[in-house]
Amino acid sequence: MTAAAIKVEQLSKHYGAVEALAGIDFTVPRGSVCGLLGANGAGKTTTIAILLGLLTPSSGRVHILGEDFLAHRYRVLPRMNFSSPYVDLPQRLTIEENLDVYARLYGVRQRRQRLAELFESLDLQAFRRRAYATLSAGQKTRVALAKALVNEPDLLLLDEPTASLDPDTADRMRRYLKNYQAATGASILFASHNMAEVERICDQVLIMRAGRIVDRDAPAALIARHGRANLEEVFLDVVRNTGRHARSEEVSRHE
Ligand SMILES: Nc1ncnc2c1ncn2[C@@H]1O[C@H](COP(=O)(O)OP(=O)(O)OP(=O)(O)O)[C@@H](O)[C@H]1O
Repeated sequence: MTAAAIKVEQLSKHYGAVEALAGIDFTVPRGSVCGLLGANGAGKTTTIAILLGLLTPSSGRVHILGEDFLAHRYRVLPRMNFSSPYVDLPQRLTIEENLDVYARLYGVRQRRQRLAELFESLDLQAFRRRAYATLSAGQKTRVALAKALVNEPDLLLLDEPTASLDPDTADRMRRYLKNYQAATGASILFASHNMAEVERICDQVLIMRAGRIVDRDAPAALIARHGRANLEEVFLDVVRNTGRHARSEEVSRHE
């Protein structure tokens, strides 16, 4: 049996007195797209930072692509990549130089060809010789996505990948990601506040509240179970703990 892309068990993280993650469990099957939702401060960025090895959890187990990630992260990091609005690229380098540096770091073969593909598909041709610092927020987001795809990762972790994009560009980036996932069989976990986007491209959704996963399912199943018209309404019910299924799954599970 193929190991899951991500398997997290009893993961907790405290920042001093703040309990950011209270022992969460979840699995992202290989070849699937999983959305991580939650109000501000729910624990999404903390979860992604742990899955990237940027933060050490207080306790718990993490397996990524079949490896014990907390013990052997360097075995899988080359097969992963990410984009996050909290991580900037070197400002003075051009887009081409930036992507070339990352391609070398990941040991990408045929770098020129890979970069040319990314410039073309993410519509970055016009900016390739511009310094990163001179780009608009949305243009930087596209470069961050190109950087995240440079090594053709098996697992992609995306924190708000379309937050600063106009609707047309966001739609094109979503299509690109979905096509990439379908063509390569990669797995994607992404945090987003854009419910329509999550509804459209995710196979599974995890909804967090105050460091816990309080509901999870396929978007259509969540919408049906909550008797709502769309995921945004489900989200509001779940984070406010209102609506038809007000009790969280954590509560029900312990009864
Ligand atoms: N370095 C830190 N020191 C102390 N508390 C922190 C730190 N980083 C995060 N927290 C707290 O941990 C909790 C989870 O934060 P996290 O950034 O993971 O939330 P999030 O779901 O990504 O929120 P957002 O949607 O606002 O990005 C919050 O209560 C936050 O205030």
